[in-house]
Amino acid sequence: MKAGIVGLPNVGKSTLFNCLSNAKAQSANFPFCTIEPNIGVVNVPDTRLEKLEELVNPERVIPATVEIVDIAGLVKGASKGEGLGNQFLGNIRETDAILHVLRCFDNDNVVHVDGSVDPIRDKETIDMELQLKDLESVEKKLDKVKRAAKTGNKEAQKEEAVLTKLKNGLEAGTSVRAIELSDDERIEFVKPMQLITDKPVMYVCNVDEAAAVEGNAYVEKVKETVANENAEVIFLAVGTEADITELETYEERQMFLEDLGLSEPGSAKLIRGAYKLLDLETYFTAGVKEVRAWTIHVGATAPQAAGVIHTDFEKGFIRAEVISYNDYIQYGSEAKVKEAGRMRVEGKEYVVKDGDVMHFRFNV
Ligand SMILES: Nc1ncnc2c1ncn2[C@@H]1O[C@H](COP(=O)(O)OP(=O)(O)OP(=O)(O)O)[C@@H](O)[C@H]1O
Ligand SMILES: [Mg+2]
Repeated sequence: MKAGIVGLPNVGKSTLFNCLSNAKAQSANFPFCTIEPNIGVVNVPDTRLEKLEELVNPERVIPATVEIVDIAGLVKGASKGEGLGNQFLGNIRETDAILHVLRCFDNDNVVHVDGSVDPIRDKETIDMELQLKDLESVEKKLDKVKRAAKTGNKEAQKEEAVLTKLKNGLEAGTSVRAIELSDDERIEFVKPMQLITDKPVMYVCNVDEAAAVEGNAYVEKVKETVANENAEVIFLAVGTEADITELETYEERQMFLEDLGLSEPGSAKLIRGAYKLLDLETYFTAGVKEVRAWTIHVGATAPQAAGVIHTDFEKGFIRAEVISYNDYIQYGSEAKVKEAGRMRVEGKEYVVKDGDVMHFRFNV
């Protein structure tokens, strides 16, 4: 599961990537600095892991991770191949969620490809290219399906109707995620197409240092504009945070953040947002050797969660012993939770809850 960073050239995508990941991407003040995508594995900050660490005192702690991809900037005409557009759009198609970076700072020294700062116009430019790319895929499919529908194939006729709705919506400038369709239509026909504008999106407003805490007028404009998109908007002083990341010690970084008026880096909020956007959640294992966060899809059952550790755990699953995170913290240890009768034994049907502390019983 990975989230891709998209936006116009030179808006701060690679700088953002560098705030998040230890893999250093080249960032510089000219458009199309990035050509090949940069891929980074990013730890998901989670204070629950720190609390469990305090209680269990393990040899090591392993956080959950999420993959972030820094993609080349898109320009107007990308869907027609402008600025290596097709290649870049291909990179975006391979991701599961989109972090859309919008330039929300004034600075005459940083070039804007369209000559002025206007995040709403920029957003529309990017959306339009992504929609045009999807339209191309939909039209191709529609051609095929129409032929099958003519022969009287009922399934093809249903699909034709859905594809026609997609085509009309995209032509009117609506992203696939916002086109009105039933759940069944989405699951059966739309999801398998992996369209770019069907992926969940979060808007990341790149602001300057002065707006790090409160945001600014650009951010407000963005929030207003996307209010009915059911998408999250966050703002982040990307340039400043990249400078903070460069500092050697935790104390230095913390001091810099406090000076700015922040209790944690905005990048932490962003990573947690990306994790949610990907529809992921966490369960824990907590032993003296290792306290660890494991990543599952929302709605995963106990055997599926066990399968994340090892496929044998899933195949030979017998039962799970589960402690709610809050119980673990309240009673302070596994033994005390057991004493209090708060440990549950769950079977194959159990849907894991975010924060569960689990043990699996299995045979191989
Ligand atoms: N909030 C900010 N304030 C001022 N300058 C910034 C800010 N964010 C990024 N920059 C600067 O903008 C320039 C472009 O940044 P970056 O290389 O990250 O852009 P990009 O979106 O990755 O571009 P490309 O699409 O060309 O790869 C860099 O010089 C960076 O330092
Ligand atoms: Mg870049």
